[in-house]
Amino acid sequence: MTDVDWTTLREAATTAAASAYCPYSGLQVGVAALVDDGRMVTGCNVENASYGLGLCAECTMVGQLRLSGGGRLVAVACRGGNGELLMPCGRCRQVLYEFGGPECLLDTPAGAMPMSEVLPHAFGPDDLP
Ligand SMILES: O=c1ccn([C@H]2C[C@H](O)[C@@H](CO)O2)c(=O)[nH]1
Repeated sequence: MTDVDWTTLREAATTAAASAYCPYSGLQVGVAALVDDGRMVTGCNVENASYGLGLCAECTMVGQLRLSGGGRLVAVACRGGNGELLMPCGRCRQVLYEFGGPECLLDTPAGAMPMSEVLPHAFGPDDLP
């Protein structure tokens, strides 16, 4: 596994945010992740007139992860349309945990943090029978 190129991930997240469909909130969100095979996947938020059906950027990103070959998330950066750092919402932390596990790194205001710290004592696949 290569080192994480955070600059590239952050720029890709900001670029992805430009594709957001967010006429209701006005908040463009983009996310980019390094996959364990070295490729990068991205996502953006896609809202809906039925507000509760809106998709977060992290959700469309994991769709791309699966569609482009699967694998595990190694490092994730989330950015707004102006390049500002955004933290994933609680639901999306769970979504990231599913595909990256406790060791996946997230870009936070305090630097790169593992999901085990961003979502402590998480419920996960190992809790199922
Ligand atoms: O982790 C998050 C949090 C929010 N949003 C989106 C959902 C909605 O479109 C907009 C405002 O909440 O931001 C994301 O994409 N990811």
